[in-house]
Parts: sequence; structure tokens; C-alpha cells
Amino acid sequence: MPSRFSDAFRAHPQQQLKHPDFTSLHELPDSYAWNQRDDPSPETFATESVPLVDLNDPNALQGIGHACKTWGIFQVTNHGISTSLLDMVEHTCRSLFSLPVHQKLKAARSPDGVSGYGFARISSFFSKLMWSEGFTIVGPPDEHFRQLWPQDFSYHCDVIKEYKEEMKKLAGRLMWLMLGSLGIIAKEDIKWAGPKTDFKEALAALQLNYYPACPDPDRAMGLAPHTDSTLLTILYQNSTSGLQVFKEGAGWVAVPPVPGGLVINVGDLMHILSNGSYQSVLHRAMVNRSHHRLSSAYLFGPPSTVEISPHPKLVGPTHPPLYRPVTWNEYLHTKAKHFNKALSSVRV
Ligand SMILES: C=C1C[C@]23C[C@@]1(O)CC[C@H]2[C@@]12CCC[C@@](C)(C(=O)O1)[C@H]2[C@@H]3C(=O)O
Ligand SMILES: O=C(O)CCC(=O)C(=O)O
Ligand SMILES: [Fe+2]
Repeated sequence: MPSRFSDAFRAHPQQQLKHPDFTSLHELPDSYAWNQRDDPSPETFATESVPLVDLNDPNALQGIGHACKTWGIFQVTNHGISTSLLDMVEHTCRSLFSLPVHQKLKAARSPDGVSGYGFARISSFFSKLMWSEGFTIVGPPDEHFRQLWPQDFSYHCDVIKEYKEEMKKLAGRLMWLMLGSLGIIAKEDIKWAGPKTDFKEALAALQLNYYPACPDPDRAMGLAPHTDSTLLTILYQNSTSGLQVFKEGAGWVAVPPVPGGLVINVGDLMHILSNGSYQSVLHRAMVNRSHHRLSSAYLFGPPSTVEISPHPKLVGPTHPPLYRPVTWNEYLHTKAKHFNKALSSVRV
């Protein structure tokens, strides 16, 4: 990953927060108690559910189009990522987050850096702390992994490398399905997809998240509401539920884990590319009293020099472009400054 990608955070260094040993906390400290959690009534959860798309279904493209238009999120099955690879990634996450705090801190993310162990970047926008730990991987993980596991780092590096390769292929496939559902079917229409139309030059970050079991889950927050800055995000979650999405008119809706399934969200750059037809989805992660939760988010975006703007096919006299062109790096700068108002700040 070119260093330019992380330049976005140099101007907005993250405050260094103390990393707790969650296992030693038997009560929720006040600094983790979110007073104003806007929970909807429990009925809301039962009424609507996030669409599920079988990628082997001949109607998958239509299903994805409908899901992106109405929800900004969907789950997929028959996606081609093997269960054994997902199990290996889960094992690597578990092994990483169960290391002693002092060991994890050897691979801490630097205040103005992008890769490494730490709190979610969005922490600085909230007065309360989140009940989670994260590890961000941009580029090869070798240096950090060597610090974490001096003996067997190469095994974990291989797992992450294979996962990133497989995720890139799936992200490319999902991109063409999403674009196709918008009527963008000519491969020349997205030049940066490259000569083989496989998005070879695309950039991505892998975010591993760990949400320890929490003594007071109703007052805690695992990951605060946010949209991803990406074109699309592919999320793997273990069997503990916690992900919720905000749907206009319905409130917060749970996204329960589907065995072998993956969750796909529309990110802010897809929102821009589609000129607002596919809106990025506000989501958050809640925590559980008795079970820890693991997730891994593959955050997929364009190469660093590519400007994303509303696609010409979706713009016309009655549909003016709603957003100005931005590179991912520039958008990450904006996000680091304006957080959830970043999208409106690039509106024309
Ligand atoms: C490429 C990126 C997207 C991300 C910031 C990052 O540099 C790497 C971590 C990503 C993540 C994951 C958790 C939620 C999020 C908002 C955050 O704080 O870090 C996203 C960022 C994003 O999509 O804007
Ligand atoms: O853990 C989850 O379910 C959500 C994670 C997430 O939103 C992210 O990493 O961007
Ligand atoms: Fe997210």
C-alpha cells in the first residue's frame, strides 16, 4: 500500500488512549458507559431483516440492486470463500486478541499511522470509550506480526495474505454486480478496473475487531455508529451477533450471523459513484454479556490516484452530479476531520 494512503491521518493524529485489559474489568467503568444510547423498541428488530443474496442465483444482480437501493447492506452466501479460510482468519484474530496487552502494544498503531493495534480511529469523535479492540492491516502485516508472534508469525502472515487475495477477487466480483445493477455494464466504463477488469490496482485495508464479553452490555458500545469510507466493505462476523444497521423508518436493525455468510455494505465512495442511488449505510456493533465477538472487515477502495465522482451514465440534465470528484486519500482526510459529516462536505 503506498504511503500516501496513510498521509490522510498525518494531519489528524489520533489521541493515544490507554489500552485496558478487558478481562480485569468486572464492572463497566464510567468512561465506557454510554448515557444516551438511542435504542429502538425491541419490536423494531423483528419487523424487517437485511436481504440475503445467493451469489449462485441467476437473479443475484437484481437482488443486489434492490438491497443496495433499499438497505445499503446485504448478506451473501455461495461467495466462494472457503469455510476453512474463514476459520483460519478467526483463529488468527482470536490468537492476536488473546495475547497479553503488553505484547499487543508492541504492534500499536502510531498516532498518525494507519496499521497496527489500537482503538477504533473514530474514538476521538466520542466522549465515551468503546468496548472493543482493533487491529488494522494495510499492506503486508509481517513487521507487526513479527512483534506479536516472534515464533510463528509467518503462519499468521500467510493466512492474512491468502485472505486478502481471496477478498480482493470477491470485491471485484461484487463491484461488477453492483455496477451492473446500476446499468454500468461496459467494462471500459470503469477504466481503473485495469486491462483484465479485475481491479488489480485497487487498495484495501483489513480491520480485525474484537469485542470482549461485557459486564453491562446495555450501557456499552462496541463500535459507534459510522459509515465506511469505502466503495464496499466485506464483513465476516463470528457466530455472536452484534452488528446493527440504521434503516430510515425502522430504526436499528440487527444483522444476525448467517452460517458461512458474509455481510456486504455500501460505503461512502459507492454512494458518490452512484450519485446517491446506493446510499452508504450507518452501522454499529453492540456487545454481549457472556460471549466475545470477532469480526473482520475488508475495506475496499480505488487506487490512490483515482478520483471517484458520480458516474457519467448516472448523470444528466435531470440528474445533476451531487458530489465533487475525490480520491480515497482525500476523502479519508475529510473523514478524519468531519467524520459522519464527510459525505455532505463533498456535496456540490
Ligand atoms: C481505509 C480505512 C477505512 C477506515 C480507516 C482506514 O484507514 C482503516 C480502518 C478503517 C476503519 C475501520 C473501522 C471503522 C472506520 C470508520 C474506522 O475508524 O477505521 C473505518 C475507516 C473508514 O472506513 O473510514
Ligand atoms: O464488527 C462489526 O460488526 C462491524 C465492524 C465495522 O463496522 C468496521 O470494522 O468497519
Ligand atoms: Fe464499519
